[in-house]
Amino acid sequence: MMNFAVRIRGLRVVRGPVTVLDDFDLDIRSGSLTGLLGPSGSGKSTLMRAIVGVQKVAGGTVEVLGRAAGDKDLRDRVAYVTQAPSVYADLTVRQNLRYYARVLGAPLSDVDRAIEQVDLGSRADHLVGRLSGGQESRVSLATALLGKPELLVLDEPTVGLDPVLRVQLWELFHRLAESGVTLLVSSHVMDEAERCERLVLLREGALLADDTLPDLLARTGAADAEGAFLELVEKAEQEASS
Ligand SMILES: Nc1ncnc2c1ncn2[C@@H]1O[C@H](COP(=O)(O)OP(=O)(O)OP(=O)(O)O)[C@@H](O)[C@H]1O
Repeated sequence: MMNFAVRIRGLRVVRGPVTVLDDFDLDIRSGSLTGLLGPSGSGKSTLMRAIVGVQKVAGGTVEVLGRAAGDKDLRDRVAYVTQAPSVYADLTVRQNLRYYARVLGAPLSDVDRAIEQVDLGSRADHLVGRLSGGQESRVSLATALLGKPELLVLDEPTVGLDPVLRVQLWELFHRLAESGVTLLVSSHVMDEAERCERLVLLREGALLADDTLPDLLARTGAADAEGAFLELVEKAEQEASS
């Protein structure tokens, strides 16, 4: 039997005057690395917020690790990293992580492991306020690696990183998935899609595709993820106007 870390049925989210998601369904297999892709404003962050249980929803169900999204039992089983770094500028990298480890009840021995995983060993005792933007966002990511989260929800974790670091982080995501962690990683950079096992493509809150890259390419006849996305957008527009 296939296990799903996330099961969404009929989700509806309204933010201000905008219906961001409507009658939205999605399943995410346990231990998979899923890329959530789509243009700016397509609803990626809103979907992630609904999964981690911080988004007010107007309808439908979001089940995470067998519980309702946001259930208190999920507090240390689900980790969420937003686009805005959520660490203290006036503490060092290590002090931030020790603080979060205490809050999460994670062992302090996790701190150095998480710092190494995001390649910040040489900056461990530097104040976060003096780091570059990419380094600061990696401190935020390291907080999500404390403890043993079963689901990692990462909103654009590779923005502002150089190509070498991006590759290293994707390797880390793959290792985590191989160890059984489920990862949902958003990006609006299509070439990052090629690194995911499964691609969820969003456009204006609608699910354009939920497929592996080879299946997506076969289905659209496109040469890469970007071409496939454009192909699907065109098809959706033709269907809408016919
Ligand atoms: N706080 C808010 N109040 C009202 N509308 C909002 C709010 N946040 C987002 N929206 C709207 O919801 C829609 C989806 O936004 P969302 O942030 O989920 O998109 P996204 O795909 O994550 O975009 P990006 O890649 O730019 O982060 C957009 O139309 C946006 O204008």
